[in-house]
Amino acid sequence: MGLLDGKVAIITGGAKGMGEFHSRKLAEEGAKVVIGDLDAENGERVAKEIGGDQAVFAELDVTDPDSWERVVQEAKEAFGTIDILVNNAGLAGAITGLLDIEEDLYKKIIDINQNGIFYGMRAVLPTMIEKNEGSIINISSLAGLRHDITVNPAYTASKFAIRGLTKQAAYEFADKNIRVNAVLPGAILTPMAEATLTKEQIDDVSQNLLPMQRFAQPEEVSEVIVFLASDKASYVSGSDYVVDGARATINK
Ligand SMILES: NC(=O)C1=CN([C@@H]2O[C@H](COP(=O)(O)OP(=O)(O)OC[C@H]3O[C@@H](n4cnc5c(N)ncnc54)[C@H](O)[C@@H]3O)[C@@H](O)[C@H]2O)C=CC1
Ligand SMILES: CC(=O)C(C)=O
Repeated sequence: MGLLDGKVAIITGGAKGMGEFHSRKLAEEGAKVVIGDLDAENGERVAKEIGGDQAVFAELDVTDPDSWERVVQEAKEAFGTIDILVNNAGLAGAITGLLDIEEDLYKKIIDINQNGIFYGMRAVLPTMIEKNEGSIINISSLAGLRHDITVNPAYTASKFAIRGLTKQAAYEFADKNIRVNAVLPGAILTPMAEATLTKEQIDDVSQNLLPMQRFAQPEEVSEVIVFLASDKASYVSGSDYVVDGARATINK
């Protein structure tokens, strides 16, 4: 018996990084998973490795409402319904200050990280409202809780906004038995972290900023996603789940 037997989940950004691990872990717990991502090559690979009857890849651009409609349709055709949405796709961009960030990059990060979650919730909510059940998990960041020196202003703004959108949706749909929570990871070793920081910076951050003196492995976040997606979290909604190895206890 898995914690998610009989449930159907869409995981955005599921082709690599944390999303890949969330997809694998949700499937391990019995969910049928729809891996939504721009990256078809890795998405198809992950779906194939999970196994044809339990996972499908669906090409998704989270910034495009039409793309969302197609993915919702594909999920229903493949598995009949949608119970869980993990809004995980994100873009970090280089570390810059307020005066340095290119306006186009600022808008792109907001579009993917913040607007993508808005479009995603709007796409799946009608199905969840109809069945009077659902769990939505929006991936924010420790950078959505307080300033973080390893990111840029667009990333910070988008990750704060995700927590606001989460609380709005949690309140609005609580009486429809739809739970909406935010997860705020700290430093997690994924392609995003490796694209933003050099090996030396990763070592330096580990030693000087992280109380556990290490980045987390993506699976350590997946465990929290499984809990929030499952019926074990039946009274948990509108919350921020910080998964940061105690980093937020210090202000640096
Ligand atoms: N790695 C870290 O230390 C932390 C990451 N996060 C958040 O966790 C989430 C996952 O991060 P990582 O796995 O590190 O990132 P990643 O860069 O390793 O993977 C992101 C995935 O999202 C996909 N994606 C990007 N834009 C997309 C779009 N428009 N439509 C569909 N898919 C798109 C990419 O193709 C990729 O598969 C992100 O929201 C990120 O902001 C939060 C805190 C810390
Ligand atoms: C990339 C990211 O979200 C952090 C906090 O490092």
